[in-house]
Amino acid sequence: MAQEGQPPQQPGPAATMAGEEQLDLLMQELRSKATELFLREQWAQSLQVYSQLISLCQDRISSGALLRASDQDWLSKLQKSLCLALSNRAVARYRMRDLDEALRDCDEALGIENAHFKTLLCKGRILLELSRYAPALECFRLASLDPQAIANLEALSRLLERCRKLDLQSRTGNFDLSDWVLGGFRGELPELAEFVGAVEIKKSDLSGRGLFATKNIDTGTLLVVTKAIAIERGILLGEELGESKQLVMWKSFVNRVADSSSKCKRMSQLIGKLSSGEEDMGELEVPDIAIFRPEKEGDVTCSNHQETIEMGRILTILDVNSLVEDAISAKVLGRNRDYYGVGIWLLPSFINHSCCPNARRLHVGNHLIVHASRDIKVGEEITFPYFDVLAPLEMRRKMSGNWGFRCSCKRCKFEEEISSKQELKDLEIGLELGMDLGSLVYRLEEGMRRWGVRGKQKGYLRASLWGAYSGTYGSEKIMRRWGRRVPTPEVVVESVVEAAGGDERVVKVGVEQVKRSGGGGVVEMERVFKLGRGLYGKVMKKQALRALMEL
Ligand SMILES: C[S@@+](CC[C@H](N)C(=O)[O-])C[C@H]1O[C@@H](n2cnc3c(N)ncnc32)[C@H](O)[C@@H]1O
Repeated sequence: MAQEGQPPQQPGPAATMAGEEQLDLLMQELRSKATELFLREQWAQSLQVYSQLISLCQDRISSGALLRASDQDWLSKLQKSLCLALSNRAVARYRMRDLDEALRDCDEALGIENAHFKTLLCKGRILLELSRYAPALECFRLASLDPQAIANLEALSRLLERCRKLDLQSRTGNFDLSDWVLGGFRGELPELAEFVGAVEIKKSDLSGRGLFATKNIDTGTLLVVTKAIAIERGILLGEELGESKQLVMWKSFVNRVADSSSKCKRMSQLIGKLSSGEEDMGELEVPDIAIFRPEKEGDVTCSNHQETIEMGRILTILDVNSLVEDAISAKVLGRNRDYYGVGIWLLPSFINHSCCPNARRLHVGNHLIVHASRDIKVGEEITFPYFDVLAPLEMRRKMSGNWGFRCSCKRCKFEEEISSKQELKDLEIGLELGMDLGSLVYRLEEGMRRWGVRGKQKGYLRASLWGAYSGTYGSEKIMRRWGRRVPTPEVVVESVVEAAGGDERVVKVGVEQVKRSGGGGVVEMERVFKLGRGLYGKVMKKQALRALMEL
């Protein structure tokens, strides 16, 4: 026992040796237990045992640094064990989707052995999942230099190839879904990189913040491609069952978002930037677009960030920002089209609604692709429709009410002013009551002439009474009677697309017209392809556009 006032005595060399042997044994036991759990893919349990092993290694290394600094062999053996344990714990954490912590373990392991093969593979995979393609590529490149790479050559070259492709996509925006579309969406979903095009976040006249074009953008150009933070899908059968199932799905969706935000600091910081609808819209912080770029790593500076977002706030954020995949204004491509799916995507959450939108969204797997649905001028706000905009003002008011806001777009403002015209109200009522569609179109066109409605505004009103136009053009009988007194389908399709962006129902009328006229000349076909690009984006080549448009 140490005498009072005297320093504790160091154990003698024999006692130290015995203690060390015991610790060696304990380490061996922990290692084999952890390995067994790891091989059985019991990730949570193996993580626990690896953590004990790691602490023990670290304690021994730090105390050993004092006791046996000269024994390099002993030290390097311990460091090797530590590196391997960290590397395996990283894999367990990666499998448990705890990517932040897994990455930390990889970095610590690589701090000990900077070219540790298994760790480089694990780190590369994590970075790939975080859409950080260039550093992932570097990990796989370094791993491919290791002698162990020979046994894994095929897998490694596939990973290298994937990273190269995704890195190029994310830098250039060169995406091409044509082969997949032409193959009837068969086989695996195409792998897509995250991409941020010529856009920035600014204060919006519509509400709070919005996304804006930083240069002139032509129809079909990609604006944003991004992976969902969380998505929940299910098949809904029957209304009753559907509603309760929807509730179960919603709960699971909320839990997924809460889980992502609790496991990744950057994710929670980014989610924290979304509106919960409870703030003063004018006071909302305008984040720099750079923080949403895939190559952005680490922390996001944030003035009022709390480490974890409380459940109540997550719920309100989801209420405002989540999107349903198969909304009438979106298009689901490929295998998830039979499902009801709800998800949340970060950057698209800054896109406001407009009843005269200029962008559209496509869903491919868990990715959301936003492209220009018509030509956009530099500085113009990017908007997509949250609900069906081929409807009269009153109906749109109800739909935006369901979303919890009153739409303040140009088209709504214009239609509010002009809706004092009793004649227009009568036409809207007439459409609901099944009035003769040809006469309805004729009377609206006449009215617009008398009221002095011109240019885009004509497109607004035509979009509002689209039901009458499509019914007229779709009926030979009505066309025989009214055909000479109403504008041609080409004129109306063009003006509605110009005013309300690409929409499948409108474009279909245009395509049918071309088919009826026997295929159309070069100019006409170019016009149709432009409509197609507005609908499906430049991610499709002409052949694929033809297939989608049934041309
Ligand atoms: C997904 S957020 C869009 C981004 C939001 N402006 C922001 O600053 O975070 C949806 C919310 O934006 C507002 N909003 C979107 N489009 C609008 C519009 N056309 N008119 C008025 N408010 C709109 C509504 O409050 C809506 O609930």
